[in-house]
Amino acid sequence: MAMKRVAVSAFQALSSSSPSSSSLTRHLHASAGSKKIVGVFYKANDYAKLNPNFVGCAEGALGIRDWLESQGHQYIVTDDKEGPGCELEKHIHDLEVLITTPFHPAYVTAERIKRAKNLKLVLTAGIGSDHVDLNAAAAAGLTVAEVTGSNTVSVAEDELMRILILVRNFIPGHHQVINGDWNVAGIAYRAYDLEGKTVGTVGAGRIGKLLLQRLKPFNCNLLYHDRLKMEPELEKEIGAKFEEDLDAMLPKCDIVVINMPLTDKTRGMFDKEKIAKCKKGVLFVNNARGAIMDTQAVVDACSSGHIAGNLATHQNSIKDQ
Ligand SMILES: NC(=O)C1=CN([C@@H]2O[C@H](COP(=O)(O)OP(=O)(O)OC[C@H]3O[C@@H](n4cnc5c(N)ncnc54)[C@H](O)[C@@H]3O)[C@@H](O)[C@H]2O)C=CC1
Repeated sequence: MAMKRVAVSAFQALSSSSPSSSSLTRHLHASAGSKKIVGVFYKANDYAKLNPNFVGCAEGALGIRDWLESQGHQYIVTDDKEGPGCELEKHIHDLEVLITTPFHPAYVTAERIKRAKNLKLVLTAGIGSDHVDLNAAAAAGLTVAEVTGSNTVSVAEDELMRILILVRNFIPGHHQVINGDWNVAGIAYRAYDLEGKTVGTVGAGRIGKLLLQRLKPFNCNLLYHDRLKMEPELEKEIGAKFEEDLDAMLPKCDIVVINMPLTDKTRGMFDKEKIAKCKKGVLFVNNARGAIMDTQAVVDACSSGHIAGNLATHQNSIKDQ
């Protein structure tokens, strides 16, 4: 339900913004009355029936259909978003608002923006707008918005879980149990305690900070690299040390966690050279976007053992990974 609340409030805030707020923006109030809103979400099929609060799918439609329709808007929801004959394409010429998620993104390319003459707002029901050509959107005066903070706790918890899974060498042990094997040495030779390990997050915004807070009781050495240094009191409370120079932080880390957005600057940032600066046997957790890491460089480093473990979120479609 948190997602439903944030989506509604984000839409309300944006749709009531003053037409004079920016001369560049294609204003939501430029035409009176009903707006055509298209939502693109993945299909959940039978899973949609299992939980009425599971609204982030096409069937749940973010739980905002009744509210939008009561306000006089037209709300079309589909999962069909690729190819010239897809459902999304049928509405590109006259949609005014497009809502989508990073898990099943409707790609908003320069070419689509050109054809979407009425489009004013591209809303991500989640965090990260790398599925939008931001330069083209800015040039067209579109508002691109995301629901900041909507799932930060989920991601921080997930990252903590992945760190423990890698450090404790959990997955091979799990497979042994499933296969009915019992080979303690095969797991123990590289299962460690998190205590005393050095964990560095690349990006310490909302998610990065929550992760650092959750790691504190594990008595790790906590480092962070970001464009911005935290306020001294917060840094002290979290117990993390700022590393201005990423290349200086990487060789100190047993575990590197990626918590920054995918942008032109960060795409492919972890290439062969960057990974080579890490300790041999480093563990990587990347819950941000797969494309921040150079896939081939990761594969090579995993094969050589330079990276001992890599758990990445593949939330975008294959095209982004
Ligand atoms: N796996 C998942 O389900 C989710 C993944 N995400 C990803 O996590 C990212 C971070 O989310 P939040 O923490 O909420 O965002 P945020 O905006 O609060 O924090 C991002 C941080 O990255 C820093 N940063 C940006 N570019 C940088 C650079 N080149 N070098 C160093 N630091 C840089 C910023 O200064 C900021 O502190 C999102 O952009 C999204 O891609 C977010 C939510 C869910």
